[in-house]
Amino acid sequence: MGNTDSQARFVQLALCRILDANLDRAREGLRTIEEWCRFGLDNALLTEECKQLRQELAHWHTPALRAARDTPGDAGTVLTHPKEAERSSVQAVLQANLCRVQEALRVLEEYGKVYSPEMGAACKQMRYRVYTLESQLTADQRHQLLERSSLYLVTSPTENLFATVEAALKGGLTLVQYRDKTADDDVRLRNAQKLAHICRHYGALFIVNDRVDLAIAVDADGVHLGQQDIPIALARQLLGSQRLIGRSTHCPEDLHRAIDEGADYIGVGPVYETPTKAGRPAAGFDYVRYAAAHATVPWFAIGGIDTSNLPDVLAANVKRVAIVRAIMHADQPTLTTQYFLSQLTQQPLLGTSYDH
Ligand SMILES: Cc1ncc(COP(=O)(O)OP(=O)(O)O)c(N)n1
Ligand SMILES: Cc1ncsc1CCOP(=O)(O)O
Ligand SMILES: [Mg+2]
Repeated sequence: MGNTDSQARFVQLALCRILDANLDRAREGLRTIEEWCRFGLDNALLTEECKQLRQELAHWHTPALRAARDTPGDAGTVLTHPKEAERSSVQAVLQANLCRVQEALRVLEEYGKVYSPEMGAACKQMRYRVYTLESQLTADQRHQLLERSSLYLVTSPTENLFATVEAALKGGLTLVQYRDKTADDDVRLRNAQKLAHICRHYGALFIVNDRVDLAIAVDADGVHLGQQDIPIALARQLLGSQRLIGRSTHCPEDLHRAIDEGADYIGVGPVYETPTKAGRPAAGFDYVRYAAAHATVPWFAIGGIDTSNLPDVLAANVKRVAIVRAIMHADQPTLTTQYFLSQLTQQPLLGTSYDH
């Protein structure tokens, strides 16, 4: 056999090994993601998409490619990175496997162009579908965490803003809103960036009050809009469908309009008049009870709620509360957070029905 033929065969064999290894890598990563979609998220659509992608990859995984496998001779099998040895959370498992699948599909696309242009084109399309899958996974995770959140800390401009928020997060808080009506935008941006980072570290949702531009700038999980803020439709157009939009409501008309306009959650209040929202009269318990009976999205009672009046609030069939002073001004924010959560989670959220 001529040298040229021998070289051509060597290259072809190496190509097949690369494609075989990356088809395995992509299919294994998709299967890992699929299991969470199925058993963690109970999301049939995402589960099916993962399965469909696996089956399309199987189509390209021919016996000829498998025959090229030489695991004992694969120098890569002994290579490992400390980060591969551990996963800090399910989120980390999903993120690692999404990256693994996307990288493998890029390799299959590039080398597939040499081996089979149709294969290269097919893997390019699958790679874009995995990007979409990642966005949908993130959105689903956001909505799942929103559903599970019974305590919502809305910040106020205090000296120890970051320490207080972190202390509350250590107490089990899962939902934070950055609210500051007085700071200049450069300060708001810096604060939002730092709070977003802290919340991400604790796996909590981070929402920005009023300002969609700041929410986008810091990659927040969403924005909270009052009745006098921009319309939900505009916020949705700017934020997209994957992020959360909350709306303040003070009466049944607000509630139904917010839900009709696509709010992912609503604030209900003020339950009591509060200096934190000076000038806004209490909406009172009649509206709270109305929300309990009619809200079809997660809703948070807000306004003057503290540990002393929490029993009265819970008696009005409130399952979720939003708090400012009772935590931001607490001597021990972690303990206060734990107390709120202990009282709130005695009433199972899972039993909350939105089909009334
Ligand atoms: C959860 C939650 N509910 C209500 C509000 C009040 O928001 P808004 O009406 O926009 O008033 P300001 O916060 O802008 O003064 C909220 N921030 N969060
Ligand atoms: C922003 C907002 N909207 C209605 S009440 C409120 C503030 C609630 O603050 P606090 O928990 O200190 O009464
Ligand atoms: Mg507002």
